[in-house]
Formats: sequence, structure tokens, C-alpha cells
Amino acid sequence: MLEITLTARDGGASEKIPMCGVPFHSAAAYIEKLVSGGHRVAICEQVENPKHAKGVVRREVVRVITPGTVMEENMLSATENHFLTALYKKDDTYGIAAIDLSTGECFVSELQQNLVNVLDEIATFEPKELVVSTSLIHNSILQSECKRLGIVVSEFDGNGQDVNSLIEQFPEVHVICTTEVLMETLHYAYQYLLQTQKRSLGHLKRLRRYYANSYMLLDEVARRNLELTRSLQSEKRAGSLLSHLDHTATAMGSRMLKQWLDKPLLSREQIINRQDIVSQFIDEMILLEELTDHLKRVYDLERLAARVSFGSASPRDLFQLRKSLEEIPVIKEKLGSFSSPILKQLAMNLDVCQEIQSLIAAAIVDDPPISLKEGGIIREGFQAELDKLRDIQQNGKGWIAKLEEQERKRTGIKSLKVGYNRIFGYYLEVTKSNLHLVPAEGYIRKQTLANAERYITTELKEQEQLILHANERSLELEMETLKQVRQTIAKEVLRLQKLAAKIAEIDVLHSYATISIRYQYVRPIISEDNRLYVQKGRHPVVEAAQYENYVANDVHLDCDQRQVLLITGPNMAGKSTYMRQVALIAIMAQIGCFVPAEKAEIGLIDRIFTRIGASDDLARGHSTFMVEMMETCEALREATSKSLILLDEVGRGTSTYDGMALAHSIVEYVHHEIGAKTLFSTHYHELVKLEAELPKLTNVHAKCVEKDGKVVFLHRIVSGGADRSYGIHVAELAGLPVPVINRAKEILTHLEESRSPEVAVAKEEEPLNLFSFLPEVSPVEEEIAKEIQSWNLMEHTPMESLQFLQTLQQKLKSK
Ligand SMILES: Nc1ncnc2c1ncn2[C@@H]1O[C@H](COP(=O)(O)OP(=O)(O)OP(=O)(O)O)[C@@H](O)[C@H]1O
Repeated sequence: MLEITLTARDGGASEKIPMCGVPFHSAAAYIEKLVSGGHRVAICEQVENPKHAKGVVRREVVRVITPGTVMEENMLSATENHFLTALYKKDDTYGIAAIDLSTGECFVSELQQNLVNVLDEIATFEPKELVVSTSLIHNSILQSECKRLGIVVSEFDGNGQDVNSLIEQFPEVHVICTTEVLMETLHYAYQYLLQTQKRSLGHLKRLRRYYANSYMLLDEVARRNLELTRSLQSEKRAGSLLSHLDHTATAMGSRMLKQWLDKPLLSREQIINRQDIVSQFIDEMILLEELTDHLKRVYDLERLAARVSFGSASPRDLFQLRKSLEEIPVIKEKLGSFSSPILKQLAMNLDVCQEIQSLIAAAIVDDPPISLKEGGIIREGFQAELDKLRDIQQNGKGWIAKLEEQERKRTGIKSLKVGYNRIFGYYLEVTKSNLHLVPAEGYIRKQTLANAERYITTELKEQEQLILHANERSLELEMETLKQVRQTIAKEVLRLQKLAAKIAEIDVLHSYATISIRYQYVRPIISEDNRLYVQKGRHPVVEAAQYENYVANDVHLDCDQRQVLLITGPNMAGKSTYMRQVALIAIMAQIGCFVPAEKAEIGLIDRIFTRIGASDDLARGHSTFMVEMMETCEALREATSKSLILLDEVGRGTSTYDGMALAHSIVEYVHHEIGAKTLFSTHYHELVKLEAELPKLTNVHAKCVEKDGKVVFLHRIVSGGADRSYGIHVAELAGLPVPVINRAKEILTHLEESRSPEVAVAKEEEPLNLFSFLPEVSPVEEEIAKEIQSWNLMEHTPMESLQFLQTLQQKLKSK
């Protein structure tokens, strides 16, 4: 994995000791490889000064880096949290803790649900590691879910320390963790961190309890289908709603935006508070732009503060902290100059952390060097002893220059020079031709070179001691001072974290305003009733990709007449886009953002269920149809009248009759039993007749027109059911060979002539004989069909299947 060579070293025994290693200075890259491959890396260091050690220098494991406990900048993404999660179970209650060591955020929650739902909740944190006890580690659901989600599972049984130790770490723990399960879950996670990090974790201060049901619930399927944080195609952030919305100026703002998107609000009041600020930002655009400029100059305060507290902040980190803090008074002033009282209040509450900024300004030089080896990081005037030592170093160098001058004069050797090397220290060097001028006394010969001799004098050695000691001591003192500065700031870490959180919040709201201005989003009305009304709504991401041509559509859903919208229309007409757009608008509204529409009124939605697109899950042994049914089942079981259900072509994964029967009965069930607002798209046009039977169901369809024999998609959703599918036209657009298209048209005409609209639904006992329209099959074709049937795709590589296909093609051609 690391591709390093195994060597061996003589250990005194008959067999050599195998060993391998990497240079210390490039260890970070190797550690990254190991940790991202799911391994744990123990860092072992000398824990005493080799000069003072008797015998072997003492070494200890000072930290274990696990996939979830990374602090190294090269292993973290600036815009994403890096959570370690822990799962704890007591009776039938699960406790979960999610801790980001790199930012100091800690979340705890408890759930009385089945393990699959609990893991779904854990998945929203996109953790790198899940810590579980021995009793859970072998659970097959847990193992397979974590494998699928790329989460490393670590076994840990706690070390039984007193729960009271938590109070020291989290003074408010009793107020926040009000149940035994919460307390024990946090304790469990904290013990794991202590055991791996082996140091005090002063920056883990921001403890929050959350209730999963006080946010809109978005399970993993919905998050994936709606492409909230990752695109379906690339599985990357680009192309997702998050990436589209993210116009934040700071890393912590970007991370907070993701947290908000993961948990849309269910409190009307909180949503309106966010909206109020966005409105005010939009009203004063020039001030908003100025604010953006200053926000951009704020570095990652949250992670800088964490590194300070963790003891790993470099002088550069401190300098960045200072630069960031210098921006805060300006941001405060800018916020204060908005006319809104809310923003003025926000400005007033910003703690500029003046003492911290002044301390760093006084202690650390501007633009400190990256390497600590050479020193030069503590500013002059900050530490009296350091200044004295630096004086000695400076004067010492001057003294040496003077000595050189003086000796040249005294001996008459013009080329005499003072040099320095690690072995002999300072020396006087005289070339061979001048050796006769060397004084008989005082010059002690130390080294002979081809062309010169090197000497020392007592005076030179005395001065050397002074200078070298000053060098060494000043380096030591710089490190000590740096540590002290870090420790002083570490005491204020909570202030810095609170400031970081406020800046992040301002940044997210500023980002909402920026995107709303750019794409003309409007402020939705948030209502407590059960209506969802959007006038000229757009899909934010699709619209951004094809700005000019996007066709806006209305949606109106309520509990009385329009609880279920049955959407028909051809392929490619925009049905899925329309359904997703409705969900995305609701989510955007509930995170407090403005929405892509001309007007919107959103009754709060407690949960969104999706069954969109064909996907199979072979890893879990589920076929496309099985996945389809499982996702639908989840919606039917869990939805409430406040939920939004998107069902896209349910039933198409099986035979026409089965599929249609299922689709029919699912619609009825949603309509009669659940009452959730539902968008149901289908290719079974026969279902449009349900409108007459189900009073709360309305037909709409994606409109298309035929022009010169070609279908034109208008992408407009209009009332009524569609009458045709235009599937063959779409196939033509996709480039299927002309003979195939023509033949399909012929077959379609036959089919249409030979059936009444009801046939497909009602007369199952008289299935249409589709094969009577098919051309006769030749023996070669029959043989090929058999070959295809017996070819097991799962046992071959894609390349082998491609070659197989090529052989078949050749057989057909030579027929
Ligand atoms: N309102 C719109 N305005 C402009 N383009 C749109 C609109 N809606 C969809 N499109 C475009 O049409 C393409 C097809 O849309 P979509 O996948 O929603 O169709 P569909 O009816 O669900 O098709 P299928 O039934 O095959 O799944 C999209 O990729 C998008 O580029």
C-alpha cells in the first residue's frame, strides 16, 4: 500500500531484524495514505531530552491517529466537517455522539428506532469512523451499512472511568445530557478520544443535544436522490444543491451550510429569523458586497482555535488567527451600518477577542517562517531574556567580524578569515603561503586542509561558547514562549469558537442573499397549514446549468383536492425534474433560504420520501425492483399527513400488469390512509381514470407537441392526463438505428389498432400476443439468444462482456 522497501538490520542474533521506514519529514503523506485506507497510526516520540537521558531515550505512543480523529490539515477538507461517531445502546434506546475533533463540535442525540434508522441518522454526519462496543461490532446490518457508506467501524469497550470526569470537560453536561443514555454515550465517545489522543481536549466545548424529529427528516435515499450534497453521477459535491448554494466566503460558513442543509428546520419562527436577515442583506446590496470582502479575509477560525488548544498550532496558524481577528471589528462595523436593528444587534454581539489579537501581534512576528528549526518567530520586545540572548548572538557575530579584522592586522595575513563548521566550531583559516606569518603563541592548530591550516584561540573558543549557548537557548526559549502563547489563547478557546459560529452563521445567510440576488429567488411564506403552493418554480441546479431555457412550472398541493398529483407524460418531458424541484424548493425554504420561484407558500414538511430513478443495490443483494419496493414501503410506513412523497414511475421494474396493479393500489393507499402530499409520476396512462374515483387526486401532465413528425418537449406541466408516451420518438432522439425505429412504429400501430384503452388494465386473462407482430427468428438468432441467456454477467469483467458482444455481432453480420 505504501510501496516502501523492506530491509533488515543486524540485531545481534543470527537472524536480522526486518524493518522499513520513511523519512520523518515526509511521514505526513504516508500517514494520510494509511488513515484514508482505514488504518490507525500510532505516533511514537522521544519523551525526554536525549542529552539528559540515561541509556536508551524514553519513547512513548503520544497519539493514535484514527480515520475519525484527524487533525492534520492535509487530511481535512476545508469545506467539510470530519466527524467521529459513536453508537451506544442501552435496552432499546440508541445514543449517538458525533464529534469533530478538528473544529471542537460535539453533537449528542438519542433515538428509539431500529438500527437501520439509527444508522441513517449517523450517515447524515458523513462520518469517517463509527465506534461501537464488542456487543454491536458483529451485527451484520451495522457491518454492511458501514461498508456501503465507507465508514470504518472501530471496536471499543470503554475503560470504565467515572462519568463525573465529563463535568470537567463539559461544564454544562448535566443541562444538556439529561438522560442516562445521552450521558453514557458522550462519556463513551470521550473516553475513546482520550485513549487515542492522549492529551487534554480543551477545545471540545461546544456540546449540543439535538432531537432528530425537530428537523425535517431526510433519509439517505432522499438525500441521495435529491442530490443534496453529492451528485448522483459523480458522487462529488459538484452538481449538488449544496455546491449550487455555497457562495460562502469562509470555510466554517461552508461547513455550517452543509449542516443546515442536512437538517432543515421545522420551526417557523427560526426559519423566519433567518429569512429576515437574508431580506435585509438583499435590501442593501452594496453593503453586502463590502461585507463579503471582509468575510473572505477571515481564515478558518474554528480549526485554528482547535489547533491552538490541541497544541499543534504553528506560528503561521497564530498569524492567520491574528489576521482573522483584525477583520472582526471591520465586519462588526459593516453589520452595524445596515439599517436593520437585527443586524445591528448581531454586530453588537460579536466578540472581537481583542486581547487574543493583541497577544499574537505582540508575540509573533509578521509572516513567520514555516520551519520552527531556525527560530525567528517571537517578536522582539516580547520576551526580555530572548532579547538578551539575541543581543549576544548579534554582538557575537559582530565580535567575530572584528576579531577577523584585528588578527589580519596583527599578523599581516590579508587573506586570514574566520569560519565555522559543525565539528570544530569557529576557527581561523590561514592559507599555506602565509603559514610563516602565524604567531608562535596562542594559535592552536586544529585541522589541515590541502591548501590551508585551521587554528583556534582560547579567546575565540570562549566567545564561541557564549554564541552557541545563546543560539541554543534562544531556540528553546522561542519554543517555550510559543507554547505559553498557545496555552494562554487556549484558555479562551470557547470565545473563539462562539465567534467562529457567529461568523459562520452570518456567512451562510450572506451566501443565501448572494445566490438569491444572482438567480432572483424569492422569500417564501412559511405557513403552519398543510399547503404547498409554488408559482413559476424552477429546479435550482438544472436552471443554473441551462439558465436561459429553463421552463418554470407551478405546483399546488393541499390536503383537500390536490393531495396527490398524478403526473403523466412522455419520457424526457421533465417529470422527474419537476418532482425534484418541488422537494428542493421545500428544503430550501426550510433551511431559511429564498427559493427559485415567483411566489411560494410552504406549509412545513416533516419528512420527504423519494422513489426516483432506477437503481439497484447489488452489494446488498437487492434487484432494481426490490430497491424500488423497499423505498416505496418506507414511504408508506413512515409518512404522515405533513410529509411529501415523490414516487417516480413506481411499478415499472416488473411486468406491466403487476406494475400497474401495484401503482394503482399504492396511489389508493396514499390517498386514503396517509394523506401525505404526493407527486406520483407514471407511464401507465390507464391510471388517469383514478381522478374520477379519488377526490383528492388531480391529473397533470408534461406537455409535448408533435411538429413535422418530431416530438417537441415543452417541459410545461399542465392539467389533465397525457394521452401518449412518445417513447419511440425519444428512442429516435437517442440515436437508435432507423430500421429499429421504423419497425417499432409499425408494431405500435398494430398494437394500438388491436386494443381498447381498457384492455391492458382489465383483461388480464386475455394478454396481448406481442410476439405475433415480431419478425420470424432465424436459427442463428435463436442460437445467439441462447448464448446471451447463458452468459453470466456477474462472473465476467466488463471487458470480457464487451468481447462477447463483439463475437455475437460478428456472427450476426456474417449470417
Ligand atoms: N422545466 C424544464 N425546463 C427546461 N428543461 C427541462 C425542464 N425539465 C426538465 N428539463 C430537461 O429535460 C431533461 C429530462 O427531464 P426528466 O428527466 O425530468 O424527464 P422525465 O419526464 O422524468 O423522463 P423519464 O420519464 O425518461 O424519466 C432534463 O435532463 C432537463 O435537462
